[in-house]
This record gives sequence, structure tokens and C-alpha cells, in this order.
Amino acid sequence: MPGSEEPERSGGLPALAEAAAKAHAALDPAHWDFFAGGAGEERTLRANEDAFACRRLVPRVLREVGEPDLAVDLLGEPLSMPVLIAPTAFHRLAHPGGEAATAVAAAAAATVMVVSMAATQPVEEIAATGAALWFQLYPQPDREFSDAVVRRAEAAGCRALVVTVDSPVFGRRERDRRNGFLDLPPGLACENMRDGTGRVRDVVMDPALGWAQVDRLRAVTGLPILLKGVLHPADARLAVEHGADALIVSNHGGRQLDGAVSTLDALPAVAAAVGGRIPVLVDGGIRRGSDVAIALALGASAVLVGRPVVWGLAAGGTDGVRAVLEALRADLRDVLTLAGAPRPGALTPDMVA
Ligand SMILES: Cc1cc2nc3c(=O)[nH]c(=O)nc-3n(C[C@H](O)[C@H](O)[C@H](O)COP(=O)(O)O)c2cc1C
Ligand SMILES: CC(C)CC(=O)C(=O)O
Repeated sequence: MPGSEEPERSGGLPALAEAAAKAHAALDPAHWDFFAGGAGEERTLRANEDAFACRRLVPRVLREVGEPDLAVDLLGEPLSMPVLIAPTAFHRLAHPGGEAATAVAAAAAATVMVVSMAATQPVEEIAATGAALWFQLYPQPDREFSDAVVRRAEAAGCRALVVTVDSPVFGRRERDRRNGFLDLPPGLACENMRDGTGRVRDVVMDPALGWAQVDRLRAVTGLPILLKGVLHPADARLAVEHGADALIVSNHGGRQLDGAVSTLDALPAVAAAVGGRIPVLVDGGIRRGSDVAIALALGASAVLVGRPVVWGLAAGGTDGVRAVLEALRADLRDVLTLAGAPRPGALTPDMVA
């Protein structure tokens, strides 16, 4: 609801709820709705968090856990914990520091930030923070322009390409329709959509996108390619066949197909179809350490968080994002200790009820 009094479903850890409450107070209500909202009735948006709340960990005991080591390696990237920053649009709408402020927090946490194609700062400026960046692409119908964006991201130092495949059209966001939120305010633009003339192009969703475009991207870039937005195990198998380097099980935070399966419910079948051939990541509704642990136990190599990072950014710029990431880290460490898992890889499906 525009101007709703409570930051809905801000739950999870106290630090995350606090960030959400501050963000809610700081943001223009229409902008809050853009960040918080989902498609349609928001059934899938709610289902993501609910799915985690329905699972329970079955801890192991007497495993001499000591201090758990949260570090993981992903596509050649050493991460201090299995929690990455999901690509989210328009960070300067949340905070004047924009994507660069988020990137500084990612670097401080020694994790990866996935930069949205709809970022409001040039990728070069975001990369200048020294953060480990992956770049998210909506392949554009103008293939040459699309390729140019990929090459630009690669030249800026992005270390992987995250191709979003769940958006043949833009999801129907009822809150944005009600609020008349259609475009960025003057002064803000999708800076990585500038073409040779300096004009900022619209981010276009391409309903004609197919596997041929995934194959094409292989020729355009030497970067590892992740497909983001896979939910069906048959697509997971196809992704492996087409040479994807990793998958992200995602329903776009409930912002695309309302009624889509929650990501946690989709994860086990996707993990089984992939059979360990490539890493499987998951996002959607992850708000505390036990959510991370449950996702890892059910087959994910790592998770991504979207809205909590935006709340942190809106609440306090870099420090706000850092607070969110460190709260997740501390909680995950406690959960691993209590569950008897010395490292993320020690979590197994039998540890979830
Ligand atoms: C405000 C907002 C903007 C987003 N922008 C993008 C985007 O530009 N590209 C993309 O692939 N996903 C985008 N997403 C989806 C996220 O990458 C991610 O899948 C989702 O937010 C995860 O769910 P969570 O917010 O519950 O953590 C966006 C999500 C939100 C909330
Ligand atoms: C503005 C869009 C390009 C990004 C977005 O809102 C989304 O992917 O959910």
C-alpha cells in the first residue's frame, strides 16, 4: 500500500527489521513500494519467506564444530561467507551514495555484489571501489548494443555475467501502477544503458529470448555465465547442456510471475537435476542465518539477498549495508555452530525437516 504504516514483512533478524523500518521512514512511499513490492497479488513474494518459515533444521551434535568457517569458493571467487548481494535496480533512489556505496560494503564484507543492468551509476565508478563485482544482464533485443554493455562490464572488471532469464516481459507491479511510478526522477538514469551517442536507452524485456542467445553470449564474453531465474528442473538440465557455469534459482523476489513456486520449494528438484555439475545458488526471502543454512542444506552453494541490502542502503548508506551483511554473518555463524556444521558444505538435506 502506498504510505502504509508498517514496513510489511521486514522481519527476519532484528538488524534487518531495523533497517527496513528506517528505510520505510526515509523513502518516498512510492519508492518504498517499488523496492518492497512484487507482481500481482504478491503471493509469490510472500511464499518465498513463508517457505523458509515452514522448514526446521535437524541439528547434529558432538561434532567438534569449534568456530565454523563460513568461507566458500564460487566460480573462482573466494567469498568470506555464502551470502552475495543480489542485483537490484536504482540504488540512487534509495541513497545518494548509490551502487558505489553498496559496493564498498560488499568489499568490506569480502563478498560479491551483482550489479544490476539498471544501476544508476556507471559500472566503472562502482568498480573503482575495488569490490568483487558480477554484472547482471537483461539481454537486449538490439544484440549489438547488448554485447557492447557486456564488453563494457567486462572491461570495467566485472568477473561474471548474470543473465536474467525470468523476464520475457516486465512483471505486473500493481503498487507501481497505483502510484504512477513509471520512471526514475530527473537526475537519475540507468547509466550503463548509454549508447554511443550518450543517450540512455530503456531497459527492454525481450519475449523472443531463447537458448540461442545464451549460446551467443558464450562467444561474446569469456566470463563465467550464470542464469538467474531458473525454477524448473528441465530448464536446469538445459542450462547445464548449454554450458552455463552456474544457476540462480530465483523468481525475481516475486516481482515477475505471481503464482510462481517459492524458490525454496523449487530448489531441491533443481539441485537434483544439476547433480553437482555446476553450482546452484538461490535467492528470495532470505532474512536470517537459518534461512541461509536451510538453503545450503537443500542444495545451494550460496544465497543472494535483495531487499535487505536495499533497506540497509536506504537506512544508512555503506554502513547500513554493512550492518545487514554482518548481522547475517553473525547469525549464520551461530546457526552453523548450533546445527553442528563446521562449514557450509557440512549442511546436508537430512538436516532439514
Ligand atoms: C527493488 C528490486 C529491484 C530488482 N532489480 C533487479 C534487476 O535489475 N535485475 C535482476 O535480475 N533482478 C532484480 N531484482 C531481483 C533480485 O535480484 C532478487 O532476485 C530478489 O530481490 C531476491 O529476493 P529478496 O528481495 O527477497 O531477497 C530486483 C529486486 C528488487 C526487490
Ligand atoms: C527496473 C527494472 C529494470 C528492474 C526491476 O525492478 C526488477 O528487475 O525487479
